[in-house]
Amino acid sequence: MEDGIKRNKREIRKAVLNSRDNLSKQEREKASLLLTERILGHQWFYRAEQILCFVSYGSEISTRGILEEALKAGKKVYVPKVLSGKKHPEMCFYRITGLTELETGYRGIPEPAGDSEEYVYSQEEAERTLLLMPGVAFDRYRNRIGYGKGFYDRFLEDKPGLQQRAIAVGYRCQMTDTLPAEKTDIRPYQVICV
Ligand SMILES: Nc1nc2c(c(=O)[nH]1)N(C=O)[C@@H](CNc1ccc(C(=O)N[C@@H](CCC(=O)O)C(=O)O)cc1)CN2
Ligand SMILES: Nc1ncnc2c1ncn2[C@@H]1O[C@H](COP(=O)(O)OP(=O)(O)OP(=O)(O)O)[C@@H](O)[C@H]1O
Repeated sequence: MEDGIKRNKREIRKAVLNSRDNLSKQEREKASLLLTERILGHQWFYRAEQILCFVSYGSEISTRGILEEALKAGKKVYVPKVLSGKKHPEMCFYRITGLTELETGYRGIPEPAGDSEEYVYSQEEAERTLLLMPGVAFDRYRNRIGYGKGFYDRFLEDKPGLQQRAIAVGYRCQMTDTLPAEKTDIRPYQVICV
C-alpha cells in the first residue's frame, strides 16, 4: 500500500516537473511578479519579523523579489541549507543579510555558508514568522509533494506554531487533482499558486 503511494507520488512528480520545465520565460516572469505582490500584500508578511524562505532553483517559481523586499524591510531572513555530512541529512535555516552571501550548495541550490545565526524555533515567535515552502505539486486540500526527501515534513514535525504560518507557493500548473498523502506529510496552512 505505502509502496503504491510512493510510486504514485513519483509519477505525479515527473509529470508536474515536466510541465513546470516547459513554462516560457514570459510565463515565469509574470508569475513571479504576481507571487511577489501576493506575498508582500499578505498580512502574515506584513506582521512577520522573521521570514523563512527557500531560494529558488531549477524551474521553481522565483522568490528573489520576496527575499529582496524582506531584507529591505528590515525583516530577519533565513534560508534553507541541507546538512548532508550527517548519516541522515537534515535541513536547517540560516540567516542571511544579503543575497550575495549565497553559494552553490546541495544539488546546486544557492545556500548560505552555514556560519551565520541559525533559526531556532519558539512557539511564541512563530506568530511573527512566515514560512514560504517550495513544492512540486499541490492540491486544493493543501496536500503537497516535494522532491521526495521529506525535508520539510521532518523540519516541521515538532513545530506546530510554524505549521500554522506556512504557505506553499508555486505556479498554477503545479495545482493538481487529489494527491496521495502519507501519515508523515505535513500540510501547509495555505497554498498560493499563481
Ligand atoms: N529551492 C529549494 N531549496 C530547497 C528545497 C527545495 O525544494 N527547493 N528543499 C526541499 O526539500 C530542500 C532540498 N531538497 C531537495 C531534494 C531533492 C532534490 C532533487 O532530487 N533534485 C533533482 C532535480 C529535480 C528537478 O528539478 O528535475 C536533482 O538534483 O536531480 C532537490 C532538492 C532544501 N532546499
Ligand atoms: N517525519 C518523518 N519522519 C521520518 N520519515 C519521514 C518523515 N516525513 C517524511 N518521511 C519520509 O521521507 C520520505 C519522503 O517523503 P515525501 O515523499 O513526503 O517527501 P516530499 O514532501 O516530497 O519532499 P520535501 O519535503 O523534501 O520537499 C518518505 O519515505 C517519508 O516516509
